[in-house]
Amino acid sequence: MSDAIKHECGIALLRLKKPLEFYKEKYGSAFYGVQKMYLLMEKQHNRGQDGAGFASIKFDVEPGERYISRVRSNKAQPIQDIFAQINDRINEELALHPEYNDDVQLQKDNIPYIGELFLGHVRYGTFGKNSIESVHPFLRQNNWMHRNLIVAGNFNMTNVTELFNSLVELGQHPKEMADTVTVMEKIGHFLDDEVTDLYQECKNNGLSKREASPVIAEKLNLVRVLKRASRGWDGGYAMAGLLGHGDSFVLRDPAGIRPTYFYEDDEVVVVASERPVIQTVFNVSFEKIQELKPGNALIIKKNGTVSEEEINTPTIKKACSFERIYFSRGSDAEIYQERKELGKLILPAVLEAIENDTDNTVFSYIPNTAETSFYGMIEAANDFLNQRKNKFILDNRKTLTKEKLEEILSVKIRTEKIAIKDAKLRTFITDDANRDDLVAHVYDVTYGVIQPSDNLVIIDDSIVRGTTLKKSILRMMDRLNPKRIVVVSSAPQIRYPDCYGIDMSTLEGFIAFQAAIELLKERKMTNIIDDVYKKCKAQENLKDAEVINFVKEIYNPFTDTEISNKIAQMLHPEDIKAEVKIIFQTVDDLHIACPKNLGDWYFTGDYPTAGGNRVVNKAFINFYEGKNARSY
Ligand SMILES: O=P(O)(O)OC[C@H]1O[C@H](OP(=O)(O)OP(=O)(O)O)[C@H](O)[C@@H]1O
Repeated sequence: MSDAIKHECGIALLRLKKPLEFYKEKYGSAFYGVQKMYLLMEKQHNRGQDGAGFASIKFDVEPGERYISRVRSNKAQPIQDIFAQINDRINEELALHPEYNDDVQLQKDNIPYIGELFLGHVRYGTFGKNSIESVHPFLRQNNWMHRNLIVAGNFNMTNVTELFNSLVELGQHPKEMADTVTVMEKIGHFLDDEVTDLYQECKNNGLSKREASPVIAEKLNLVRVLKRASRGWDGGYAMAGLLGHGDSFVLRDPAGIRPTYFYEDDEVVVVASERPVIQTVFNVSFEKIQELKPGNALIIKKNGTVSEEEINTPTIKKACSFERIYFSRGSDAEIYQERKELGKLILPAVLEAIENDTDNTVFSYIPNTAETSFYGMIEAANDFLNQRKNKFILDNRKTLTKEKLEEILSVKIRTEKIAIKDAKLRTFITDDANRDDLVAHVYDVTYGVIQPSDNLVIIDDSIVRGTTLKKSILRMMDRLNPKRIVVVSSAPQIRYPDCYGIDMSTLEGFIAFQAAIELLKERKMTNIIDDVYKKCKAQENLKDAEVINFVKEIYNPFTDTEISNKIAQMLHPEDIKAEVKIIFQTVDDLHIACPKNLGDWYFTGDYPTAGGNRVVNKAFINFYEGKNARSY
């Protein structure tokens, strides 16, 4: 849908708090950290399948010895690829030097990737530039240990141009405008400043350069660095960084848009984008894992002290609800219940669409994410059926025979596995160039379970562009000859671009937007399109905080149902025989189901940062002027 690198990704940071000998003694290997990193990243492959990167730092090495290692891959199965490279290298060293085998110090001195501090990243890149240079972690190298900076983030800034210009104003000459580089240079600039100030202080106190180094490491104030660096950031982010001497941090945006979870005990500190990842990899319970508060940073000093510090004043929390609907794994205890609830809450609309005829309806789902909401929908359907049975039994209790009772109780909600997904890939996060082809071939269908008199209800987690339906699902379902196909989206209609890390950047990509425009044309209301354009144009040069989202006016004349019906019509391939209905979740019910993640800008147009309104404004101008360009 877009043409630049995005970072809707997963991060993993691990700090080993004990000497490496401890892990060798307790867990049998000083490579414990590397092994845990593999699991932390593999368990987040749902967050990115186009690239993966890993960096490690060894503490307290002698000058002249390497202490930072990094490996990145953009190959197919990038996580496996980087760990194959790491393991090959380790095994090679061990084979060449059998004396390393039981000697942790020799291992640490001579083998790369072994260390005390690790950072991992999985990413999905979109159209075009899935080059190795865009794979995190990024490195800013320096001969001063404290000034080495490694960053990886799950983020998107809406104001990269502005941030870039501020670097230029600081006298810098950045080599590119990519947002990761810009953000890293921002942190790097204030890190340099901090190190210089501390060195000056040491010098004034009569310390030599060499004596100053450990003092700088101890005193380095990451809170100050992060406060100064992130002052102008407008976006959603979970930004993780390592400094060469061993400090590390993870900073979350003030609205808590992007997720960050952490866990600490006396052996490790670990941070990941998803909670169950930490639960599984370190075998810890739900309650022991904390969510990093919006606007805060987790600071892990080299000396092992860990603190959560406020960096930016939190705004109203608007954690991304799309994480709950689709992006995160459904194994999180809360997300699992939330997805089920989404399925339950939409059942009344489904019953209406099938005229309560559950006997002649087969319920199913589009794999994989929607499976959980399907369970919720079926629980609610069973409740509905039980009520019907109860009523019949009570109404007829005087005349009911054993046979009739058995007949009534034998009626069930019919569920089948209709759509089968052949590849274990997520099509949504596959780059644009390959997506259409993948969508068209990834699904298969089960024959022989649908009767021509049946309704087929099929739930998906979201309908964004409608490609999955149009290019694949509807035609396949129609081959089964149902009377009617009811497609259910557990998410509301996606109407506005995301600019905080989920790659949905152009308005015309959304089937809901296309439907609204179609309706305006049909009803001879295209003046609204022109008016919105004029209003958008007029505020092009306003400050972000002054910009209003006028694109809402495109949708205002229509009810949700009118737009849903139009979508059904537009996605209906001509050669399909069945009647097609499409039902979307309401925003109110979404909030009931996912009460902690109220970020809903892609559904409502209510952006949690000022930059969001600028982005939607720009997206509409691009649409109107026919420019296939990004809006941020
Ligand atoms: O309307 P569209 O633009 O086609 O996008 C929506 C589809 O993309 C996702 O599937 P994906 O294959 O990424 O993942 P899943 O197997 O986890 O459901 C999602 O589950 C929808 O099926």
